[in-house]
Amino acid sequence: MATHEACSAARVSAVDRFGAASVGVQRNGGSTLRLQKLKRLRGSRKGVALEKRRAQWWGAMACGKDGEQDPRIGGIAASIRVVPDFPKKGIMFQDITTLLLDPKAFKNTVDLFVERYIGKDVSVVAGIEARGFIFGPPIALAIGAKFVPLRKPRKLPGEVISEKYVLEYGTDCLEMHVGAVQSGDRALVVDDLIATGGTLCAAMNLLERAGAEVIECACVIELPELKFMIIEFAA
Ligand SMILES: O=P(O)(O)OC[C@H]1O[C@H](OP(=O)(O)OP(=O)(O)O)[C@H](O)[C@@H]1O
Ligand SMILES: Nc1ncnc2[nH]cnc12
Repeated sequence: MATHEACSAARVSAVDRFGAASVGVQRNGGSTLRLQKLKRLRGSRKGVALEKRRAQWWGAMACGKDGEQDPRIGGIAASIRVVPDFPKKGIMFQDITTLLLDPKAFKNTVDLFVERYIGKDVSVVAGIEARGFIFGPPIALAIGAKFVPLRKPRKLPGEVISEKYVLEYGTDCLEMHVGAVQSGDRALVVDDLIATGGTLCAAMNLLERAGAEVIECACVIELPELKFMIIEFAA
């Protein structure tokens, strides 16, 4: 199992290696669903100023040719409840259970991802426990990919590989069954939310260690105010 330090370095290198993308509701006071691409970080990981690293990230609105935002986005954003001070003081918890109570918003969310990934030769959708297990399977079924659960420690019965990572409110670890993913698999990582990006990077590391190529990471919600945290780990 990776140490905390090794894990931080590994996840930075994972972001370094490819442009992870999320389609998400941006939760910085606005409610735009956007396509966010975490651009390849160029140059040395050490000694690069925080602002320079931040400038290397870019976001593109999930919009049509005419620049219009997808009309489904507002409804999806409105269906997500924000709970202050959960699970501890200072955290604005993005609660997707209210999205799940709204069949139209839930379907629109899945459809947006399916429209993006259908025909892209994705062979595996890897869902992150717990909320990636809600959005991942319907996307996998619709695009004809296998679904692989990335689970919290000691939940999987078979032989596993593990990656530790740092959270907004603690540390955690993801595990994947050995053999679930093969060399040559083209993987999409699915979760509900990206905050620091630590969870996604741990997922990417697991998949890449198993020989898969991670095509993109798809999340419903983006917390841009926390993005800098991963850059701090990178410095
Ligand atoms: O970008 P990050 O800072 O890594 O945070 C994002 C992760 O945090 C949440 O899960 P959480 O760890 O709370 O687990 P849960 O879904 O099992 O409650 C969320 O569902 C993401 O998986
Ligand atoms: N603010 C937040 N809301 C919901 N899930 C989270 N995971 C990490 N930060 C979160």
